[in-house]
Amino acid sequence: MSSFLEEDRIEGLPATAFYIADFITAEEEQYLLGKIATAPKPRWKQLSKRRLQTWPSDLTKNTLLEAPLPGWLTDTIVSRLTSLPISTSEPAHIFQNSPHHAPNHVLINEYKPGEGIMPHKDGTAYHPVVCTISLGGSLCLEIFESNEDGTTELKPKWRILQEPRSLLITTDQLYTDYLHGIAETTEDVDLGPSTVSNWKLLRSTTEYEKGRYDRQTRTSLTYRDVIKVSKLGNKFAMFGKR
Ligand SMILES: O=C(O)CCC(=O)C(=O)O
Ligand SMILES: [Fe+2]
Repeated sequence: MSSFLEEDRIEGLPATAFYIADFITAEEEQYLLGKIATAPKPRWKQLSKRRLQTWPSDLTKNTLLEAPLPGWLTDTIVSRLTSLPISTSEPAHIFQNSPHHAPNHVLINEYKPGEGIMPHKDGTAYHPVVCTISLGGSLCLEIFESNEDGTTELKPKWRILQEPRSLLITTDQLYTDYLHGIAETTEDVDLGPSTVSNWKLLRSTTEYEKGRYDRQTRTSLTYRDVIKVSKLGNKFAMFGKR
């Protein structure tokens, strides 16, 4: 891993994205997949094109009910995230200016071949820093521009290929002004140095020599800092009951 995030910045994209191919080890990947697989069944929310787990819980009115993240999601990973300086001129880490100086929320999304997520923005509940760790399989995250009338361009402007065990960090205008999504396809095609923004930063391109690959099940861990956190004592105020 590089000593500074800046060395892993994805060029040619709006500000700002970083891609670290080998953020976790194969052992850590297997450990995390095992923990996700053995989570109690009601933890999963099944949507039509993916399923997800939310840790420590869903947000209510953009607010997180204060609770710690489980150790298996934070151990080594959060300290690794917060010990990476951005650059020599900016020695701060990526969560230094976030309200809690570390992620307090993790979304786990699982995509089988053919599944995906519609282009969207992540909204105002989170500090605009998103750290996504990929497990199991590769896929492309697509970045879309919005038109002046607020509609989204139909074709993605850029693609980021996320390999298993990689970390993708998106922030700044990429968070606030652009949309991201994952195509509902069983294969990603037309892959190469001119069509994949992070091609130079990939661990290996040999798998994509034919310019395509078949999707496998891919699980992502999305670490973010929820801005508003309420203590248990404020629960009634939060739910507007009394
Ligand atoms: O799975 C991913 O990499 C993207 C997930 C995502 O965009 C979201 O849950 O908001
Ligand atoms: Fe998102």
